[in-house]
Amino acid sequence: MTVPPAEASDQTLALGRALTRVIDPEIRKPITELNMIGAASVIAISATETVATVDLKLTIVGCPAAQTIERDVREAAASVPGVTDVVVNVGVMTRAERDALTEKLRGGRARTQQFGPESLTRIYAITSGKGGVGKSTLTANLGVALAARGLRVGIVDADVFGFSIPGLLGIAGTKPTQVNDMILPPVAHDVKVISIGMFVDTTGTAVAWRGPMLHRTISQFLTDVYFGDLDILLLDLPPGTGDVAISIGQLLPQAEVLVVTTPQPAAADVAERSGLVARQTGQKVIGVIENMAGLLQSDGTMLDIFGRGGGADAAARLSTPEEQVPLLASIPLSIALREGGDVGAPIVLSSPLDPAAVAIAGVAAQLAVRARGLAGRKLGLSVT
Ligand SMILES: Nc1ncnc2c1ncn2[C@@H]1O[C@H](COP(=O)(O)OP(=O)(O)OP(=O)(O)O)[C@@H](O)[C@H]1O
Repeated sequence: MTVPPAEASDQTLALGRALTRVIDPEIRKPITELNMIGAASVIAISATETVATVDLKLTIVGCPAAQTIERDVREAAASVPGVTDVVVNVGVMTRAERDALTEKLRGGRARTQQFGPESLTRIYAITSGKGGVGKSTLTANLGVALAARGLRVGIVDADVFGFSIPGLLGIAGTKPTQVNDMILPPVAHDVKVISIGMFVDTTGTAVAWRGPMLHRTISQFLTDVYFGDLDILLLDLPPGTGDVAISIGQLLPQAEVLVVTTPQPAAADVAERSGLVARQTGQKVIGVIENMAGLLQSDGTMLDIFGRGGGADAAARLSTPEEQVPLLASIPLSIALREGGDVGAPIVLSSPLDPAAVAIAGVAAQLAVRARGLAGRKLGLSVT
């Protein structure tokens, strides 16, 4: 923001302070820190009228957050005591200003992978052997539950064949804002989300990518998408394939793996194999989540539609003498969970007392307090 001259009125100074409270909804920093405010002043034009004038510079033309930012700027300006009118002149940053912004957001670092060895972000790859076991539904709800606990959370939806995270979080069709070569991920329920679905056309064309293309896309997501400092990054990956496990092993050696399965023995077999593939590529399997466990009946009994025991079985088989793999939760079948997914309203927020929501929140509570995996991290030790 242009610094007001020393003789600026108290009201102009108050306007400057009020504007520091306006947060860019995508970048999640005060717009004043992002140099999105040009001149800002308060002038009394008559005995009864005092006008606050603010020059607002958006990152790009048609930025989706524009309306929200303009509204918040108006509200902030109107909150200054004595102001009767607000004028907001909306413009767009110059190329040089955008360059300065992306440079600032990257903290002066070159355009490199932001989850490198120095990163403190805990990364969990959610995998399953089979499709349709609820991996995406759990990822979306887990992300929201972790954000509701005050953690800074991002989700990368790299499930090429079944990208569904935007729909599950109620932002289907939302495209990310691009500032130069930096992509700003849309935010849903306090979670920063980037999905392959945001980059394919809307004709519903099936995506059939081979490993190298998928590798490049995940790599680009990790480099070009501005997540800022995250506590936790969740990766929703396509079911099963070794290609993706290898890519994640190379790009994010510190990622840890959560395996999702249903209680069915056949699903647990495949889940175990996907966990073993991840382990072969050097990742640590930190737990199994059993989904679609029994359906609660009106008489209080459970109907085990998909059998029982698959989660505990997969966890036991993935455990080694050195590394115990716990069953983190058994999440019941839940009509509310399915319906919430259909309308983009995660049940951990909309129906937190639903037994499935309680079970997912339980997994979030366990993940929230885990330390970051050490794999791939420089420990600063030297051999003398
Ligand atoms: N516990 C549950 N109770 C009821 N329905 C569920 C439950 N978990 C998931 N579902 C439903 O099952 C279907 C599949 O879930 P989802 O898309 O999350 O699976 P997925 O493993 O990500 O599939 P894919 O990998 O093929 O994309 C969805 O319709 C979802 O609403």
